[in-house]
Formats: sequence, C-alpha cells, structure tokens
Amino acid sequence: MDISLWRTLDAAANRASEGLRVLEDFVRYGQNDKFLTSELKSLRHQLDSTLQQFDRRASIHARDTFGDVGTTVQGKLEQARGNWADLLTANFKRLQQALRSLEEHAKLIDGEAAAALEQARYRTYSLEKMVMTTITASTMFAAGAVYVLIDGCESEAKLKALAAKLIEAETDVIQLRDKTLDDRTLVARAQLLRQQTAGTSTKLIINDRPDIARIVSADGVHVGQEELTVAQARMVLGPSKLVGVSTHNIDQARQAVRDGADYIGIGPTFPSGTKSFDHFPGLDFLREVADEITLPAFAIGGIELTNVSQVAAAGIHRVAVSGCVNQASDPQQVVVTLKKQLAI
Ligand SMILES: Cc1ncc(COP(=O)(O)OP(=O)(O)O)c(N)n1
Ligand SMILES: Cc1ncsc1CCOP(=O)(O)O
Ligand SMILES: [Mg+2]
Repeated sequence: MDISLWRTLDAAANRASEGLRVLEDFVRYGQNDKFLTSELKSLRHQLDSTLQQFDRRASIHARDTFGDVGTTVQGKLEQARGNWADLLTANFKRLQQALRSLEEHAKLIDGEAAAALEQARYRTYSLEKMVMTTITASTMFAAGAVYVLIDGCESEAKLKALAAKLIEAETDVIQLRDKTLDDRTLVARAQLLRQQTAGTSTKLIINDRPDIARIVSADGVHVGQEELTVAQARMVLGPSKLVGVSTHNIDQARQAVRDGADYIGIGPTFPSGTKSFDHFPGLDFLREVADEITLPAFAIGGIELTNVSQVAAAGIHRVAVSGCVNQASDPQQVVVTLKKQLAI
C-alpha cells in the first residue's frame, strides 16, 4: 500500500489523540468533572481499539516529521486562544477534523474501521455539547445560587410584592410553578414576573410549560422526568433559552448532562410541605452528584435554614426552595441567609 496513506493515517491518529487528551485534561484537572472525564476516556479507549486495527509499524515507518511541509505553516491564531471556550472549541474541531480524515482514508483499506471512526466522530459532537453546556452553565449559576419556586399568588398585587422582595434579595432564579391557574391567568402572572425580572440579575423560569415560557420570553423552562424532553423543550423555546430537568437518581442526572440540560434539580432531599413523595433519594443522591457532576445542580425538597448546612456538607452549593421562602415573614432575609450558608 502507498506509504503516503500510512503517513496520513499516522498524522491524523496523532492529531485525534492529542485533541482528545487536551479535552480530557481540561474536564479532569480544570473542572474536576468525573462524569465528563469518564465519557471522554471511554471515547479515547474506543478510538484506541479502532486504531489498533491499523498496522502501527507501517504508520511509524511512514512518519516523516522533518519532511512535513505543514509544520512550519502556522495559522495566525494557532498559538493564542482567547479563553477556555475558544480552547475547547479549537480542540473539539481538531478532533473532529482528524476523525473525518481518518475515516475517509480508512475507507481505502478497511470499511469496518471507517464505520467505527464515523461513530467516534458522532460521539464527539454530543461530547462537545455536554462539555460546552456544562462550562457555560457553571459560570451562569455560581456556587451559593438560590432558586425560589413560587405560585401565581391570590392576586397580581401579591405576586408583585413577593417578586419585588425576591429580586431585591438577588434571588438567582424565580420559577413560576402553578398547577391550578387557568392558562390565561398563568400567562398574565408570568408576564408580570417577566416585566419585574427584566434587567435584573434574577432569571425567570416557567415550570412544565415551554409554550408559556416562550409567550412571555422567560429565560427558560423546567421539565420533569415524565414531561417534554430537553430536546423537545428546546424545539419550542429555541437554542438560547435555559432548560432544567428534575432528576431523582444518578442515572437520570447523567442522562440530563448527555441531553444537554442547562442545570438539574436533584431530590427530593427531605420531606416537603409543598409536594408529597414516597421516595427520598436524600443526601446520598446529593453526594453522588457532587462527586461526579459539575453541571449546576440545585438540591430541592424540604430545604430550610435549619438543614441547608447538611446540603452544603454533602457538597451541593445550590438550592431550590419554596416553603421556607414563601411562608417566611421576611422572604428576603431567608434568601440572603441561604446564600451565605451555601457560599464557598
Ligand atoms: C428546580 C426544580 N427541580 C425540580 C422540580 C420538580 O419538577 P417535576 O418533577 O416536574 O415536578 P413539578 O414541579 O412539576 O411538580 C422543579 N419544579 N424545579
Ligand atoms: C416541586 C418539588 N419537587 C421536588 S420537591 C418540590 C417542592 C419544593 O418545595 P419545598 O422547598 O417547600 O419543599
Ligand atoms: Mg413538572
């Protein structure tokens, strides 16, 4: 076989492995994200076993680094990356291009290996989505973030007064969660919240209803395990809005990361006065998430000033609460105190 083909395969394989290592090092050492590290590692192993099918000896002998006309041709930006996102994007692109080159050249010698390389390339597209979403969302919801679920209240005036206090306390997210109001009233209450939160640091999320989130231009929607999927919610809301997902075990949490959710709700942690449950994944689940996932995770269910320290001790520094804020005589004070307890 033509030595130039082996030379190309060797160069493309090296490029793919190097790009993959940069990405793995970033999520491992830079992010401490065990789950993303294991996803990238599993792709690396898949790639290694495909590449082992090629004749490594032939590749090595075909290598001619000093004779490579490309080593001295440097793009303007090759030595400089503006930020982490640029660095990650550049390395995902390097990986994808190398895999495409490997795939096309492998077609000349081994159809099965070419098909495996195509599958590996598809995996990189999903991984890119998972890594980039995690990085963006982690900067959006800092440690200490407090997320408050409120209903539509008895009247617009009451809702307005409550929302004003929450915004004043720099609540990170207000979720409108109301299962009883008719749609038109719900839209009107959501619109009110949109007007109040616009231009503030408080995001507005609508529970269950991407349609209403879209109508009022909310910042996003929260969906449960039996509701629309992340992809379906995005079809309604568009790519730039936030989609959060409820998770009750580690597999669901991992799946939410794979699906490209912007954050997860994790719980129920403790018995809740707002919603009843017969199963509590509790603090053990929080610890599992803290151990391996860096996508923002909000512990939910029965969290109050008296037990929030247990949440923080489990390694989770973001909470979603309802009763402890809504029933407080001073909701602002509760939000501020929660934030202090969660800050690291
Ligand atoms: C932040 C957050 N986490 C979890 C939930 C619960 O959502 P879901 O399981 O769909 O239950 P309902 O809230 O719809 O009864 C949430 N709303 N927000
Ligand atoms: C909607 C929901 N999902 C899990 S717990 C919960 C209610 C959270 O409210 P509270 O903080 O009052 O327990
Ligand atoms: Mg729901």
